[in-house]
Amino acid sequence: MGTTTLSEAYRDHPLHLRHIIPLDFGSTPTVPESHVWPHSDGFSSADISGDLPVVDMRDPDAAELMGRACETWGAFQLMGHGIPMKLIEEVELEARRLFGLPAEQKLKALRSPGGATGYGVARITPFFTKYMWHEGFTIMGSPIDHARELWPHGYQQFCETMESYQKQMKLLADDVMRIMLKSLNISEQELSWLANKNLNQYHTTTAPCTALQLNSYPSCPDPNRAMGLAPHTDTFLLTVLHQTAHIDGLQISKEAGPTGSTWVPVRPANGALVVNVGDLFQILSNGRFTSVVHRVVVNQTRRQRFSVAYFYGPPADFAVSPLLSSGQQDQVVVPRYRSVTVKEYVGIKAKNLDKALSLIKI
Ligand SMILES: C=C1C[C@]23C[C@H]1CC[C@H]2[C@@]12CCC[C@@](C)(C(=O)O1)[C@H]2[C@@H]3C(=O)O
Ligand SMILES: O=C(O)CCC(=O)C(=O)O
Ligand SMILES: [Fe+2]
Repeated sequence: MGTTTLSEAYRDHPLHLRHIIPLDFGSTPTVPESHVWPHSDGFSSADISGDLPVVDMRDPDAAELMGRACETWGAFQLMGHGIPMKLIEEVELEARRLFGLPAEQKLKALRSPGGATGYGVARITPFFTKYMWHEGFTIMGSPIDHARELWPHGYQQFCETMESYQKQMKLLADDVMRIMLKSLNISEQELSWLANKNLNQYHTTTAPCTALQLNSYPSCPDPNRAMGLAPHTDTFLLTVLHQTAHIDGLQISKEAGPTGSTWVPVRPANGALVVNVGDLFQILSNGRFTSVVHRVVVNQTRRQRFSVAYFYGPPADFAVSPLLSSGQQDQVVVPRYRSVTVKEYVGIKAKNLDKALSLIKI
């Protein structure tokens, strides 16, 4: 059994600096050609065709509701999650403080070409010809090294806040995961790293892959021509997302019959966190849950938007394969995906982006 960490999984897929360094948005009065997206992308006008389901974790029917939402939307708004509002606000405040630093200060914490953590543009950037109106900061575990580069003296508050948020997110993601498995009638025993909840947290071999991503979408002089975050699916099992109150931007793609798909806005709902199904859950559920395609359009308010995404997946060496529900045990169920380790899938995704899932289809 290996001892791969998520950072190591990304180390094998280095990026060019031009695909890491963000624009200095603060000193850019117009949208440069490099950041102008073709208008056919139609990002400023979203169709509204129903709202993303809201699920309260305390609801006795939570499993059924989550299951249905994950099948039809690949996402839902989560209420009753128990994360203190104060902690969420503190995280957003720290993100605001970070992205508010002068560009040259932020560059001190730049992600290295083979690195996974620190300041930089989204990892999906090389797959698009235009750049996004976005800057990010990726954290895996303790952010202390990069935080020190940003604030040689005042890094402590940032670190404490991010560590405490990650701890709470891990417990939450763990619980949501169990409820989602329950809705599929899959026994938790199938997933070894979930089984021994308290034993494994200090062993990297069995520790889940997690990451915290702070996103900033700076105020844009011409919101109709820029793209916040290009369409993508999240790689891991599930993502728990907080977005700045009152500022729209996130949209999810929804099948709309034979006419194709439509973009549905996911408005920030008071106290709710958005849960997205990721690629690995699509595999695990043998395609019953859909890894949701989503994007962020630049809002028209010209106010800077922030979001905080927590990515949760199995340990890097864990082999993910379609699981049978207890009711299917004596049926013939054809697996639609071959088995892949998390590390292997991260590599396939890094090279192929949206083609990754179809490449492991049987
Ligand atoms: C743990 C993760 C999850 C990552 C990669 C790595 C660190 C940063 C995450 C994001 C955040 C922004 C969108 C995304 C698509 C991206 O470009 O970087 C995400 C990606 C993924 O879900 O694949
Ligand atoms: O900013 C958002 O609302 C979405 C961010 C996102 O999709 C991501 O970090 O993967
Ligand atoms: Fe995402």
